[in-house]
Amino acid sequence: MSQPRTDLAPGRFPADFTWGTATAAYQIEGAVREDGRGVSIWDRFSHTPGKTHNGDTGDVACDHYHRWQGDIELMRRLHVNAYRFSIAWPRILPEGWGRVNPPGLDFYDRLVDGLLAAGITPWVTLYHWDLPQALEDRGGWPNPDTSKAFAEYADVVTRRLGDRVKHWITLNEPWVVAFLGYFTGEHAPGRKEPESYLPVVHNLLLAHGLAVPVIRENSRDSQVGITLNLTHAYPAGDSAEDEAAAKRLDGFMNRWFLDPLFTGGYPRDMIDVFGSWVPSFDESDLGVIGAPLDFLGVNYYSPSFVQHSEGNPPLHVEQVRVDGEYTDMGWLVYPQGLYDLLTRLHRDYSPAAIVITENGAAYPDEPPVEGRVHDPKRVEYYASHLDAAQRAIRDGVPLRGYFAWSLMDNFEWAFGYSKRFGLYYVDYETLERTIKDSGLWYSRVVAEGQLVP
Ligand SMILES: OC[C@@H]1[C@@H](O)[C@H](O)[C@@H](O)c2[nH]c(CCc3ccccc3)c[n+]21
Repeated sequence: MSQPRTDLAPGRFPADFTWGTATAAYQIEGAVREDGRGVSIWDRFSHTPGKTHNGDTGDVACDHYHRWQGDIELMRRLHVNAYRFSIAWPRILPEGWGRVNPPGLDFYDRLVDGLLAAGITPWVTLYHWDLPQALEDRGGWPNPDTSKAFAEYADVVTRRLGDRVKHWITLNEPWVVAFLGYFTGEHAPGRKEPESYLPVVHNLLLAHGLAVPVIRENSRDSQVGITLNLTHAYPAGDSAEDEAAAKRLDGFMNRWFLDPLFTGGYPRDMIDVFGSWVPSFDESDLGVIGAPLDFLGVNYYSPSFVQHSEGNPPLHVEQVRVDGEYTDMGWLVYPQGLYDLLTRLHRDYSPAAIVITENGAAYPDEPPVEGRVHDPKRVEYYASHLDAAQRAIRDGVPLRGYFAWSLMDNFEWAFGYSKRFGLYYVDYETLERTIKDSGLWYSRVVAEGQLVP
């Protein structure tokens, strides 16, 4: 059981803390038709008129595919000791399964060696939303065959990289993949099939569980985890009704994933709320899904304040906009939500370790002037959330690392290039990267292992 770290002075982090930045393949790589890469659902979706802001696509993005060596230099300037990135499944298996594309594996092989040579530990996300279109054409995540295809993909990648990559994240945010991809249709593949939502969640969790033993077999002594977007739910008022609404939102966003992963089954109260939507499945699936993990990856940006609603079945929950600062995404800045989330996870699920795999903020940054980008609100966002994380460590949460989202401005999914999250500013005309004040500040925090003014 993790012990309180009262030895840590305020603002100081453990000496062995993992400090990183994070990105994802489709958001930064570009080169979408290079070296045998297959089509992904995000290629198809972003090229579909009306789906993304301004019709933006990831065709070029930050051209990281050709600029990866310079981008490693950007990381070195930040003094980070880790870098979280995702592998594009369509580069490895252009049809999603079967035929392997060697140049795709070679790219990540070079990237991993470059990171290691720079003293930066690679943390690899196997799936960050870019499903091969060929698998979507065969049903996509509603089809349980996709779960098996994911395990095969994990086998190909970890056989090649498993000797040097020792930190693996199977999936990034199954809730987003399922709810935005198959319920609301805001994300690829853009399907609006409410009845597909829970089967997709189940098949994603099954894909995760099938991949864990494969990764452990091919990458000995590695740390394996999953990344969830967890939304701490607060009742907007102090009525029993609002308390119950917050519990239902917590069940929908958080416990529907945490329970099968850490406690052996889906939450009973939510099975009753979801009713006939809950898919039938073999009980043996739960044993696969519940494969022990070395860490839980947490993406935190903002909490939710909710009240009871007579409408919005079956959750009967309504989000409430509270006073406060909001980012360019319209997300409330609320660092206490990170502290409350971390302490709750430690109390209710006691994962072996927790890693913040994403935290950051979008603000409408101005282009560089004399080589500088002043982003004081982003500095304040990071400072206040790192303070919350440090308080959680002091109070005994086994928080082992933190990855700032993101290394550089990039393709922000349906928002295209209109939202900037980077520690580096990207000029999309020239693709020049310029460090922002937040990047300069973060590099000092990492170098000193503590918060700095
Ligand atoms: O929106 C910023 C980042 C994305 O760029 C990452 O790819 C993705 O992992 C990620 N997740 C979240 C929080 C969950 C969320 C995602 C998309 C839309 C709404 C909420 C924020 N972000």
